[in-house]
Amino acid sequence: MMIGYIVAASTPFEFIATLDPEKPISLYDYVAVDHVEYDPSRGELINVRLLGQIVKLYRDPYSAKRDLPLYNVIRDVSNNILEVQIAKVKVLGYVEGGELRQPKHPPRIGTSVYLAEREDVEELFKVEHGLCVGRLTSRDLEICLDLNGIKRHLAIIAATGSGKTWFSVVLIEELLKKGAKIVVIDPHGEYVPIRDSIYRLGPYTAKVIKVSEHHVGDLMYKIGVLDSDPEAIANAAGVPPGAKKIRYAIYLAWSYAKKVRKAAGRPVGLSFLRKVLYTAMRGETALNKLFQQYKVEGDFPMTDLKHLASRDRHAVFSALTYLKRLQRLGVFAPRSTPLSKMLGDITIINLAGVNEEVQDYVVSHLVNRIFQARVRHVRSLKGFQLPWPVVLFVEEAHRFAPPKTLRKTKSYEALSRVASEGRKFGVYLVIISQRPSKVDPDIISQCQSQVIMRIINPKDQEAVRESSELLAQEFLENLPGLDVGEAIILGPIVKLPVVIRVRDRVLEYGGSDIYLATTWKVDKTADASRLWRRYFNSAPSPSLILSAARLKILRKIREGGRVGVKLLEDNREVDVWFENGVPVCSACGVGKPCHHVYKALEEVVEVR
Ligand SMILES: Nc1ncnc2c1ncn2[C@@H]1O[C@H](COP(=O)(O)OP(=O)(O)OP(=O)(O)O)[C@@H](O)[C@H]1O
Repeated sequence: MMIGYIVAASTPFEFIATLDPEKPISLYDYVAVDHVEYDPSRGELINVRLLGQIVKLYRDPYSAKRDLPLYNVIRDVSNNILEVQIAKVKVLGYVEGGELRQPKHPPRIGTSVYLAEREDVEELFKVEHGLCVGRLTSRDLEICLDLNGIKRHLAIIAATGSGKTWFSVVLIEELLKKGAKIVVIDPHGEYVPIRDSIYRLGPYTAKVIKVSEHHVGDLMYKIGVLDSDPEAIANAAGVPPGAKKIRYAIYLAWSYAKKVRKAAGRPVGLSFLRKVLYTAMRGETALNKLFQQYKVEGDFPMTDLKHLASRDRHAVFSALTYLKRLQRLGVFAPRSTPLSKMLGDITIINLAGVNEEVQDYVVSHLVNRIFQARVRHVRSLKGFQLPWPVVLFVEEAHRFAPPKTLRKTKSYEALSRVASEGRKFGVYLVIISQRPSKVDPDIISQCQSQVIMRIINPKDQEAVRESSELLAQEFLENLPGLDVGEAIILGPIVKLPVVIRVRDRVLEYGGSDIYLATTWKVDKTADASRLWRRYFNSAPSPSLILSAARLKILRKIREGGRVGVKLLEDNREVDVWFENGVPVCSACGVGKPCHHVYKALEEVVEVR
């Protein structure tokens, strides 16, 4: 379809076109122009079809355009004499021999501009092993990302509530379908519901590893006390950086424990460290007795511990208290949890419930172990090897990899090593953050592919601009105008910068917005009970209401004229339909007063 003409500023990279104001043309849509290009290999001029993308689109009053070249052409296009539609078009290139080539000559002024054919656009984005994450915003065409682009790391950046987690979950689905092994660093436990909905995607294994005993998880993440260092233990316990004597006490107890392990050959945990400090508090005789029990070589650290306990009992006592608190968390143990036990097709590290120091420590410990296990595999070294590459999703990356100048974290070291060397060893990063300006610029710039969603904060826009050479100024200007769920994708993961609407997901996650209208309508019980009575002529029993509370509502469903509710009970879905005054439960049958029906009634009660 012909939509206009090139009218100004034509270069091999971009041009200005006037488009028919009657035609509903979308920003980011693709256009084509006929063009003559010199082919040096053939030594002749060839006719090609040049493709471009509309990166800026606006309307002006016709009268304001008298100074534009080709005023008459504009008049031709603008049947509606009152206004003109002007587009800035970025030249993408022409396809020759299956490859996209850049023109060396500007297309001619006055050339007709067409809306690109569907096949031309499809050709632009054709990939093998595609990760199909959404459709173009400008037309109904599925867009698949190049799986191999993941090798050069990816950053997902967006203001809060713009759809980062949604996109990440869609990407996880696509990667799982390709057989990827995924580890998600999840500071708030947002990804935990993936485990219970994974069956919808296929026979994949999902494991949740928790760090706090009070949170959801299949297994606790444990760090061997002697696999870490005393400074890290003190940090994790919350000892203030300036509390030198308390830190020294922990250091001495840890050093002694290390010697004991060497001498006795058995693992020791925090209890042992506490035992050493407690004995030191009881006095020299008790300490001597302990030392005799475990015969270790050399005077260090016994003599130092004796001195400290006699001079600074208070420091030793405080160290004991800190270690007791740390022990309650349950993260430090005699032995680290083996990687082999933790990893499934997707492993979610649920960091909810512990302070930032512990989170930082766990992340650095885990990332280092994954990286080392891959190095061992690639180089055939001794020790635990990971036989397959891993994609590491890091949510809230600004917590773990802030700029070095701002704050030092342990996980920064681990992540920056993966960013620079991960590609060689098959550990690929997906960095997710709503504050790109608070993520170390070196790490962000190592993420050669980027998914950028709505960003409003100018500082963050600037950080995105600095880290992404590929992001054209026009795209940058349009960032605040993106809708929730829309994303600009650039880098090796996609042949050309593209703007998509992210597709629906199958897996659940826990960060969905809270719908205040429903959430504040806290007491649905009364309304649901009223409806229940109408169906069954009696009140619902408390045990039935409790059983219903365990069920999860997936969504309302409609079919023909009837309404229903899809529920999740453990791992199975149950549908409840309401028709002809009778509830029908797919699990319990027609007209049965079951807890599924009660839960469904709670959902269908109208908000008043
Ligand atoms: N592709 C999409 N299609 C439909 N709705 C979407 C899409 N992406 C996001 N949303 C809506 O936006 C809400 C917020 O999305 P999401 O939880 O992914 O945001 P976020 O950027 O991760 O926010 P936060 O930083 O607070 O975690 C979702 O609950 C959903 O309602």
